[in-house]
Amino acid sequence: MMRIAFQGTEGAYSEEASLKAFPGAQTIGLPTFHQVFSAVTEGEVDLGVVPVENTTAGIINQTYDLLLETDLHVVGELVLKVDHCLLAPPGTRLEDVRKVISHPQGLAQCDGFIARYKLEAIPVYDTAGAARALAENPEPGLAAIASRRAAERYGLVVLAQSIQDFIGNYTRFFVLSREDWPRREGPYKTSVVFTTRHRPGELLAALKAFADQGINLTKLESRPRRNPDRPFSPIFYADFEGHAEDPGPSQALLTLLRRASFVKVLGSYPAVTSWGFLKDPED
Ligand SMILES: O=C(O)C(=O)C[C@]1(C(=O)O)C=C[C@@H](O)C=C1
Repeated sequence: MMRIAFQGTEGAYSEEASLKAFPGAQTIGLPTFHQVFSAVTEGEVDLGVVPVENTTAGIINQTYDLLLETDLHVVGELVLKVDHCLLAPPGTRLEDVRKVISHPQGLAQCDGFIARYKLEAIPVYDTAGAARALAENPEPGLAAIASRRAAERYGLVVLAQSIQDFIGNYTRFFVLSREDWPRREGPYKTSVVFTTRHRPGELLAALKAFADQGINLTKLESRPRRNPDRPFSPIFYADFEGHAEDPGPSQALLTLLRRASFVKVLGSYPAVTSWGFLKDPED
């Protein structure tokens, strides 16, 4: 049986994404992203599933930083529609709620709702963990933001549903593996990390390497590099359409390698081509 590690507690969105992509897998919730990355690295599990970005709240910084520090391969991407609910112990009324606990991403994705109801937002380490903690230690006026699945698992009621700021709230996840996977049929995407020299036009030249090959970039993210000698020098994360071994991408990567001061291919993986993929059946 395939073993998949995710960050969080049973009922987390990361677990839901894992099970939709790998039905029947054994999912193992771990408290931190560090532990997920090291469980895959040490061979304690076959795969890790970690969130990378969300359409409402943006990137998950820690995932990006760990991708740089470890040698795992990105072998897949998953997209899950994240539909947040306000959960509370049975008998609670919406107007009684004063404080809300959830994962920082869950809180960020429901910022408008939290402001409208003047709730105090308290971050905890995952959405389902918030639901479980609330069920175990109910407190008057306290609610959690998590999925309907988490409500069912921990015996809470749904006071409000689809409370995220945007209905089109999707989270994208990476599937991490120790070994690269053989290539399959269909369109691919590739994720790379690179840094450029500190000279005018270097980022432009790096991006031109892709443009010259007619390659479509689907993402460009900049993070501060953890370099004590050059604080705030950026490191770039790019995704593009195609497999790193295709003629166009391999030529672009070669050009990038010649110009950039550092290049790392995180992986090539089958692209999720429709945002409907992994949607809830009732949508
Ligand atoms: O807390 C969870 O349920 C998670 O799976 C984590 C996480 C995240 O880190 O982005 C995953 C999906 C949602 O965007 C909210 C939270």
